[in-house]
Amino acid sequence: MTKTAAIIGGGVIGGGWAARFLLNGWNVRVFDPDPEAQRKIGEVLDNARAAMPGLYDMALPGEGELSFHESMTEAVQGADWIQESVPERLDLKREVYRQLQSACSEDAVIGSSTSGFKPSELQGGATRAGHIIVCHPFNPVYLLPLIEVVGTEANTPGFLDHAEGLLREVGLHPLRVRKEIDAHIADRFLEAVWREALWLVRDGIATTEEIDDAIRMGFGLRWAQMGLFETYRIAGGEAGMRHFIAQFGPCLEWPWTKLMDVPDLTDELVETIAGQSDAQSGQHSIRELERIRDANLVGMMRSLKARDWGAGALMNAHDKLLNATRRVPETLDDIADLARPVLTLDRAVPLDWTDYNGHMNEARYLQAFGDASDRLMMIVGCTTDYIASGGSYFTAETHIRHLDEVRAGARIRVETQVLLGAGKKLHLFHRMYEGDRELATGEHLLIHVSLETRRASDPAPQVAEPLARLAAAHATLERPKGAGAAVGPR
Ligand SMILES: NC(=O)C1=CN([C@@H]2O[C@H](COP(=O)(O)OP(=O)(O)OC[C@H]3O[C@@H](n4cnc5c(N)ncnc54)[C@H](O)[C@@H]3O)[C@@H](O)[C@H]2O)C=CC1
Ligand SMILES: C[N+](C)(C)CC(=O)CC(=O)[O-]
Repeated sequence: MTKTAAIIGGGVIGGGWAARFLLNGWNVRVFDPDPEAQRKIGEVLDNARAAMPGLYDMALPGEGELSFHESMTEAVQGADWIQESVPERLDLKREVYRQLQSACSEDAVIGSSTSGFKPSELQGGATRAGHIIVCHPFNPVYLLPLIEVVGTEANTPGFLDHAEGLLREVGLHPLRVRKEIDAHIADRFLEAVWREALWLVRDGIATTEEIDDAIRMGFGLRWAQMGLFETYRIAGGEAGMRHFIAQFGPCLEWPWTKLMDVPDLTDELVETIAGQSDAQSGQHSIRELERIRDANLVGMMRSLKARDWGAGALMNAHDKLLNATRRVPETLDDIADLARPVLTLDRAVPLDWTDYNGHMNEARYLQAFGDASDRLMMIVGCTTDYIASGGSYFTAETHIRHLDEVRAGARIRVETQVLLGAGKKLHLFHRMYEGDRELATGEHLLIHVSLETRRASDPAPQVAEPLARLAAAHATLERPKGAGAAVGPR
């Protein structure tokens, strides 16, 4: 049966919770006295619909039903989960629990999004204290999986397990906080970093942008994939965590931070930290951890690169710089000898193009050959301006032969021979190499189209003429081995 979530308070965080439940197939019932709440939640949902499905390889379930209610008591009717996300005021939150517990089902979970209140504070005065727990999310709730789950002795272990099971069903990662504490775990870090940043700004040491760069160009990237302890284990070199503490422990007493209340690094504390670090990560050698870290970082940075944002924008600027030294032509005039296959791609194989077999994944051959076709189109005049004017090529047929494997970091190039370039047809034969080693061939038939009618059409003279020149020069070349081959044993 479809589960139901009641969202009490539909602001920044409540809207994110609504999206998380709804896009995972739950029905969602919202109560928020703000007359703008429906519009705001609608806008959050639009963003979530655009972003969340892209996280997964499997399709999400169909969306549940979304409804808005005039009263809290109506909204919580039949709800399996009630998520309170009203402003961070203890009196308000307690009043909300008092009202909703008079109307909700007796076994409904009541999760609070509170950033800092302890569950015992929230439970004080409640009718059924054992049904209220902290479920602290991170913005945006529909993308970030962490939920800090905090209970008290009033909550039975079975109740916390049940709540965590429901959170997992909607793709969240519940982290059970062992003992209640103000601001749970993550917000204590955020507050410490935030306070230190405010000091740096106040003292004129750094601007907000410089502080943000100090995070996003450096340790922020590391934290996103390995956290603090695993990162520092590696930073200790082969001797790991113990060496890291021996080297950097004393710095904690130096004025490296405004927050100077430092715990004594007793042997017992060092043993506890090092022992827990062994239990957490000791199954991997430092070198293995380095490789895992690097693969994670590459994956993250490549996605930032695709978004041209932060460290990714930096990499794109560097790419442009590198491109200046590349040999790939942009126009026919850049080619010294037309009667040779044209260099259409010259690049490295990034780590995230490789797969479980430790070599470039088959899908990336098509990507590389697709990029090579794009470059050949550009060379003969089918440029972005030409495409904007309404003409382009669509690929109608593709045949890739995998001849040899290639690994991450290799420099690959594609040389392209035009087998036919006349009328609507553009028949290309790409050969991919690493050095002298032939890795693959790609044979592609492209058809010129009108982007207005979406039908085949003859190319305009600014494409037809250069293409005819290149095709005539390539007609003098030997027909490549494998051209026109069907799938089967070689
Ligand atoms: N904004 C953030 O980054 C995060 C906030 N939180 C926590 O989430 C909770 C909500 O914070 P935000 O969403 O940021 O605040 P917000 O101000 O964006 O939203 C609060 C919503 O509650 C509504 N509201 C006020 N009184 C209400 C009532 N009696 N019944 C129902 N709705 C009521 C308001 O109209 C508003 O739409 C807080 O406890 C906060 O600490 C948790 C994680 C991150
Ligand atoms: C600033 N904050 C304390 C409200 C932050 C959070 O609670 C979590 C987050 O999303 O950063």
